[in-house]
Amino acid sequence: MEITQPPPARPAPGAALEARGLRVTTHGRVRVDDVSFTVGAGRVVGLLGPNGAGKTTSLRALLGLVAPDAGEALVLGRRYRDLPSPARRVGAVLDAGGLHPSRTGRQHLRIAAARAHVPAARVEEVLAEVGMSADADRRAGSYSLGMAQRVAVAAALLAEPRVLVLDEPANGLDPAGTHWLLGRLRAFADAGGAVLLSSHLLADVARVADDVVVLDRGRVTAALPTADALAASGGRLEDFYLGLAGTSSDRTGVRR
Ligand SMILES: Nc1ncnc2c1ncn2[C@@H]1O[C@H](COP(=O)(O)OP(=O)(O)OP(=O)(O)O)[C@@H](O)[C@H]1O
Repeated sequence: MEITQPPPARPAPGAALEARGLRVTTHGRVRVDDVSFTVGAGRVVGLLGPNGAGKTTSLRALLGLVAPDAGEALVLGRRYRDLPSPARRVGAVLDAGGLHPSRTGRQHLRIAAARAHVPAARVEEVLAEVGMSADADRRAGSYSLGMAQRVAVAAALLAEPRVLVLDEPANGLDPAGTHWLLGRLRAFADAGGAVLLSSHLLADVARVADDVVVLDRGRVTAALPTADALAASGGRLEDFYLGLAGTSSDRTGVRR
C-alpha cells in the first residue's frame, strides 16, 4: 500500500484495488478529493476516518456505484464496470440494511448465487460459515442488525472472490462474530486475497490490517503500515489516529 503522488501512468503492479487521484462530487459538493491508495494481494487495508470523511464514498467509487469526476478507481486493474464477471471477483458489504425485509436470508443468497452463476450448494456453505443456517428461512425484516450483517458477509464470500470491499462489516456483530470475521479476513488475505475494510473499530483494525489509510474531509491524511502506526504511538492505534489533525474532533465539536 502506498500513496502515489503524482499518480503513475499505469496501475500499481499487483494492486487488487487502487484509488488514483480519486475525486468524487455528489450533490454539487466534492466528497473525496485526490485520494490515492492501493491494496495489494495478500493485504488487509483498514480505511479509517471520522464520520463523513469519505470512506463509504471511496468504497462506492471502487465498486462502480458512483462515478469519479477525476482520477480512477480500479479493481484488478480495471474499472469495476469493465470487469468480466465482477460478482465472482469482488465481494462487498456496503449496507446490511439493504436486505429486502420480506425475503429470507436463504432467498437473498440463492438470488445472489444465481446471478453470479454459483452453485446453490455454496449458499449452504456460506450460511453455515456465518452461523446463519438455523435462521436462514426467517424473513430479513425480523433479523437483528448482526444477523443481517452475517447474511451480508455470507453474500460477499459466496462466489469465492479474490477481493473484498467491506464497509464497517463488524457493525452489529457480537464478540464471537467479530472474532470469527477478523480471523476469516486474515485467512482470506493470507491465501492471496485483498481486503479493503472501512471501520471505526480501531482495535479490530489494529488486529487485522496490514496497512491503514486515514481520510479526513475527503483527503488522505495518513497511509502507512499498521505496525508503523503502532510503533509511533505506544502500541495503540487509537492514539495514533486521535493524534492526527482532524480526527480528534467529534461531530459535536468536542476536542480530546
Ligand atoms: N447520498 C448522499 N447524499 C448527500 N450527501 C452524501 C451522500 N452520500 C454521502 N454524502 C456526503 O458525503 C460525505 C462523505 O460521506 P461518506 O458516507 O463517504 O463518509 P464516511 O467516511 O463513510 O462516514 P461514516 O463514518 O459516517 O460512515 C459526507 O459529507 C456525506 O454527508
